[in-house]
Amino acid sequence: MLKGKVAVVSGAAQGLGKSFTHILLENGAQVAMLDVDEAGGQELQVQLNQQFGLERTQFYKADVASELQFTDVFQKIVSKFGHIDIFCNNAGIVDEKNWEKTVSINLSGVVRGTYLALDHMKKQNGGKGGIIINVASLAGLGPLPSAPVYTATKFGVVGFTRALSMASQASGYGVRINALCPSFVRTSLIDSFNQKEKTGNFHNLAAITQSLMEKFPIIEVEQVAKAFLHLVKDECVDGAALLVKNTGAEYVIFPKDMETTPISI
Ligand SMILES: NC(=O)C1=CN([C@@H]2O[C@H](COP(=O)(O)OP(=O)(O)OC[C@H]3O[C@@H](n4cnc5c(N)ncnc54)[C@H](O)[C@@H]3O)[C@@H](O)[C@H]2O)C=CC1
Ligand SMILES: CCCCCC(=O)/C=C/[C@H]1[C@H](O)CC(=O)[C@@H]1CCCCCCC(=O)O
Repeated sequence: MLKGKVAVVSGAAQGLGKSFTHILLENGAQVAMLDVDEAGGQELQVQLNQQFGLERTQFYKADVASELQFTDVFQKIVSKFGHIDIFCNNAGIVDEKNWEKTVSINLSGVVRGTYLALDHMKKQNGGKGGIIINVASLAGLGPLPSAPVYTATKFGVVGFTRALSMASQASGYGVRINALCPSFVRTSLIDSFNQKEKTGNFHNLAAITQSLMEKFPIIEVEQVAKAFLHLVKDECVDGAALLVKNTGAEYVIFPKDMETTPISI
């Protein structure tokens, strides 16, 4: 049970963020939902208040790409709930045309959110410790050819999470940091892979993406939410990447030594 725990989920108005919010509420936590979609977020808050009771959920409008907005909303959340135990950097987009926006949201937004949460949670600052979960992707473990920038941001999230987890352990912060790496999930995001305005130069590769979706069949948000909950609850897991596919969830074993082929120079 997560009774007494306070969670923050970015990109919570729909898709995976909505399902993470739901499973956290079902397990007793209070959840601050953050999203740029004000109408969707407000509507979801009304619905969740009816289902779980008032004061369990609060929606905040903020763009994770904006230092000002994210910091401001973070302070508001701490003022309302008193503390934060669980922080999920979930907001993300696919936009290969406007690739700088993709980097700002998918990678800079994750770094920003993680540092805000870490500063608040770490024991050195009087915090109680906690857990940060960064939503990466299977595309953070292997390249998705139709979305090179999306792939880069997700590799970045996995690398950032692993390095920061080691830094947190070495510094005694008491904060666990893990990455969640789902394969294709049935949300509106995967429609982006078919849209020319999102895939830009790589629209011609839509058929490759389609065949990859056959190789990695689309899974449902509820399955990813169960894996998410596992990461929240398992206090032994730190610095991990949890892959979620149609066949189940598995921790990635990263090689200790890189495999290389020598060349003569
Ligand atoms: N759907 C999929 O196949 C997979 C998704 N993911 C990742 O999961 C995360 C969630 O994606 P989905 O739920 O599928 O997408 P979605 O498009 O259904 O939901 C994303 C949510 O993030 C919000 N958002 C977008 N930009 C934002 C910003 N700048 N600030 C705050 N909120 C913002 C949107 O308004 C939306 O509510 C993303 O990081 C995505 O890369 C990872 C693997 C697979
Ligand atoms: C140790 C397990 C690593 C598994 C990595 C893997 O299987 C990667 C596969 C990619 C392959 O290189 C070609 C692909 O397209 C795979 C990535 C598929 C990305 C799904 C992205 C879903 C999303 O974020 O929307």
